[in-house]
Amino acid sequence: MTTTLKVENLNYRRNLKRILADVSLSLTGNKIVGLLGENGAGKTTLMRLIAGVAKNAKGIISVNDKTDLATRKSLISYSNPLGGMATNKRISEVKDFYQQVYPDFDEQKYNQMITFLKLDESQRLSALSKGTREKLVISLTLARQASVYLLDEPFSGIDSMSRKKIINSIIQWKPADSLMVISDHYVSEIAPILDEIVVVKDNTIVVHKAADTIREESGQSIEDYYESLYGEADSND
Ligand SMILES: Nc1ncnc2c1ncn2[C@@H]1O[C@H](COP(=O)(O)OP(=O)(O)OP(=O)(O)O)[C@@H](O)[C@H]1O
Repeated sequence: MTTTLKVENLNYRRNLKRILADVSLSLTGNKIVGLLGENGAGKTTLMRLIAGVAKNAKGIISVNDKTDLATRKSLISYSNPLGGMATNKRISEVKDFYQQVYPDFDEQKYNQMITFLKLDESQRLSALSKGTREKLVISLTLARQASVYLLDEPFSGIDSMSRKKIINSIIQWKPADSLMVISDHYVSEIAPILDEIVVVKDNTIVVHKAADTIREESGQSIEDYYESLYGEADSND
């Protein structure tokens, strides 16, 4: 089944501050989508709302036309940063927890990923470096056989060699027909695997285009095009 993720007129405030305003987005098919935007633009908030981790927004969020939270959560694998996990837990125990909670958890795939990423299952969370922790989050998130993957800055603490290795492998790990949304500040590194680009700016989505369309229409790389969105704004100030 072709996956469809729809966000319709999403509005979200926290402590009287407007964080997302009239956000609408429709993503369909077997794609990898880059969610770009400067610090504080609202990328994490948008992913948390779609994943159902953050609540109380106005608007409609649906996956395959299903809007109820339980169904959405069962269809979406979100790179939750393990905040609720006790730090004395070993990687193997975190894996056990995921396996119990998510019926779609594929242990074989998880094992392949932790071998590829050289994770030691006996290590406790408290002993993990930032990058190793992120590798664990990527493994846990992609081990689920979900319809939608939301990866929020998955590579920020990971060394550049491992980052390239992961980015080059992500297409193999992504199940056919699933949608993957990746937010990242290393635009040039992820650009080669992106099918579409979504840019969040000034509390809303200002661009949603196919990566190839951007390259053809603007004659620019994705990174240069993205940076030009900010350059133009500055010159208008
Ligand atoms: N709990 C909160 N209470 C109040 N404001 C919040 C809260 N969480 C986020 N914000 C604000 O919402 C805005 C969007 O934050 P968000 O973390 O979604 O941005 P982001 O695009 O993911 O940024 P980054 O690239 O730095 O991760 C920011 O201005 C932030 O200060």
